Amino acid sequence: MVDIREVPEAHIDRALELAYLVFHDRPDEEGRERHHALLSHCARLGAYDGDALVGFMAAHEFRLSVPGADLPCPGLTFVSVAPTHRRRGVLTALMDEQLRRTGAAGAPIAALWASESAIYGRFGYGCATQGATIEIDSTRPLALRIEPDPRPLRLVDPRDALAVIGPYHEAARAGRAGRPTRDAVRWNESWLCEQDEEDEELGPPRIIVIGDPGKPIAGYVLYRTKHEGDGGPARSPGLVRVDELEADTPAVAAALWDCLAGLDLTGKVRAWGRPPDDPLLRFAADRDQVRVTAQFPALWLRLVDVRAALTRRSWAAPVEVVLELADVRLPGNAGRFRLKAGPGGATYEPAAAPADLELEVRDLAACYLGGTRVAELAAAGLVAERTPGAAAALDAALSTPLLPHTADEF
Ligand SMILES: CC(=O)SCCNC(=O)CCNC(=O)[C@H](O)C(C)(C)COP(=O)(O)OP(=O)(O)OC[C@H]1O[C@@H](n2cnc3c(N)ncnc32)[C@H](O)[C@@H]1OP(=O)(O)O
Repeated sequence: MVDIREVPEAHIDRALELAYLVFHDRPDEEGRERHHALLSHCARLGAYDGDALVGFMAAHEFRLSVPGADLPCPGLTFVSVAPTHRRRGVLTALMDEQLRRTGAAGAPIAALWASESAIYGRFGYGCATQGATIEIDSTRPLALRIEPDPRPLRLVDPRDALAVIGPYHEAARAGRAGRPTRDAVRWNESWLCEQDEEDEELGPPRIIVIGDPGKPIAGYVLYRTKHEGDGGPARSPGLVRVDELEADTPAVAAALWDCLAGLDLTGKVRAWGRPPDDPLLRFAADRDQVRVTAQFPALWLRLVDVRAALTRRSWAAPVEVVLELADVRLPGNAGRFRLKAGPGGATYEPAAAPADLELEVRDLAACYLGGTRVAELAAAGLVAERTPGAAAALDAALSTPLLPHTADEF
């Protein structure tokens, strides 16, 4: 029987060894130091078999943008169970303790990125945001249907970048749900790190901002480049990998994409984690030149305290529905509740009336940020619609002008 308890600072190296074992990873010294610094800033839970650490889980102390609010939201990461102890309930024990602690700390939601989609639904997590990989064929100029913003572009030294783009990013989080806070450790550990963790051929981070001198910036892009091919021909088809692009307006975004597509000695721009409704996909004049090459599950969300989660977000339209909610891991959330919500706020109270909609907590989580439609889940047989029109009414209330989006893979 394993014992679940906090992992002290002194055991972080052991936790990292376990993580490298299960993720088949072998980072260099610098990578280890970065991971060590990261974990020392996280809450840490371990599963101990006697003295041996056989299971581990860390949690960032994030806040997450949700419609109309910003909620405390632990971000689970480094989930690892030793091969000698797999499929014996170690993860389940860690998750139960994590959910208990999240609730006790007053965080209404929790989030993670899943290594495999099959793992977390059983713990009440639903996939709440999707990422899209967009590729631009930049062997020719980017064809646009709108005029790019003419303001000047400026390169920023990565060492100064946090001061310039950090506040912009923090303000932009409210523009879409699903975006976690990013502290200096997170910025430096991945986004601004000299060496990309996944692809050692990529160069250092490059940051270009746009805006009039002396005025606040109107947007930025963070990207890395690499040579592709054998490097023989004078103009090799190099790759521009875009990690983040934020803009005040479509014209600003157009200027930044245009700049990326125009980088000399490159032939392709690949933005790996864009929102599926990226304006680029609309203002590109030639959709054969700008293509979505992949779509993938991004942020998985858990409604730990359903009442708090529902009453603390904003609502786009009035709705009154009785929900019959199933939650096997947190029975306090289970039962029949009347949700009365609208632009003025929401209440969520136990109800005796028959349910309009019956659903599992993981499916409510998938819909919570407005990225999945309840009607779609009803059509798939996952939500039972007992009152015709109830799913559409709830969707109208949950909807957001822009889709939720999470580029922070943690
Ligand atoms: C947020 C993140 O960090 S995501 C990273 C997750 N970690 C990894 O992928 C690293 C490699 N894998 C591991 O370390 C482990 O296999 C884990 C953490 C995925 C699972 O840990 P375990 O202790 O084996 O899980 P546990 O025994 O509690 O399983 C609970 C249930 O989930 C199922 N399950 C666990 N892992 C998986 C999986 N990868 N795919 C499908 N089902 C799974 C089990 O079969 C079990 O089902 P049951 O209740 O019907 O019997």
